[in-house]
Amino acid sequence: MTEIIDGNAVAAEIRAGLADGIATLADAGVTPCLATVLMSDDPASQTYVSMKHSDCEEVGIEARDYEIDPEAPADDLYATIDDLNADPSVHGILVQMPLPDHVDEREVLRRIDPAKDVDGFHPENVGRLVAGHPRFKPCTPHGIQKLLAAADVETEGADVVVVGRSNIVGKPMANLLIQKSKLGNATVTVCHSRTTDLAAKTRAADVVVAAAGVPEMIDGEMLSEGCVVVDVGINRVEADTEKGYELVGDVDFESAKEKASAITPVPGGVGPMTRAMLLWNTVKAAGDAEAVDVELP
Ligand SMILES: Nc1nc2c(c(=O)[nH]1)N[C@@H](CN(C=O)c1ccc(C(=O)N[C@@H](CCC(=O)O)C(=O)O)cc1)CN2
Repeated sequence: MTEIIDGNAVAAEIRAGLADGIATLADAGVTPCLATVLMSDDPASQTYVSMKHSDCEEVGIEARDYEIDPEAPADDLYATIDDLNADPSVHGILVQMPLPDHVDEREVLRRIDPAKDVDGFHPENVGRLVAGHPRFKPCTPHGIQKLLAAADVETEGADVVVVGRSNIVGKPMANLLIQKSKLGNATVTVCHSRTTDLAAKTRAADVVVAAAGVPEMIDGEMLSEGCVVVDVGINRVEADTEKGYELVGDVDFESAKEKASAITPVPGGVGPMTRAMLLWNTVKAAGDAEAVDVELP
């Protein structure tokens, strides 16, 4: 029987587990505060930001919403980041990706105060992660580690294939999985668009993390019997539904389910965990900034 790993349930546990830390902060007179900055009219990005605000409200994190016209000069975004960096009541800053083409993403990430960089994308935080002493783990790969742990998937000694080399998922995922830690100690292969014979690599894996951004590119034929499949893709494909689209992952769920011992669905798998770990990082950022020792789940 294939286990369907329920990301909504694990994310709800993480949110509940943050209550103690948030109460400790409240005792010290601190309300954790996350500022989100959206410079896009992409409906998916708008949905994600609005879900992040609802999550914050649920757990008692203050969320501030900054929206910048996608046609505005990049300087408008930089000025907003500078203001948020300087505001001591803001503990976490999240600039929703992707950004418009005329904005230099690297400059944006460099500009965010690394102590408020709850995405973990600032070069200083990337360096700390690679060196094995992360401050903020990027939300999606951190969420995947928590999902695997919740499903009792042992990464120690496992052969993991990560398909995709993005800065948001693929690279930090590989780095976290090779670390000497309870949720690491794996042997990792990172595959990408220039990988030869991808199917041979995925078939040799105990765990496949699909994060290529290509709808249903991994199917059952590419997997070995009993492997674990983590589907990071959240692709909107046109469909005859009320919304005009449906969400599909990077994995062909039906055929993959026939082979896998455990698999994450889309929606309801990795996505909710990305949001839960953003809350986690925000509570950590508030604790660090206010010198309050918070317990994290
Ligand atoms: N600054 C950042 N930008 C982006 C990140 C990120 O971690 N930081 N990751 C992705 C998108 N992302 C977060 O922003 C994200 C994607 C999906 C979900 C989610 O909850 N998905 C739901 C379905 C939602 C829907 O109905 O469309 C699910 O999978 O169940 C949360 C966050 C790119 N940008």
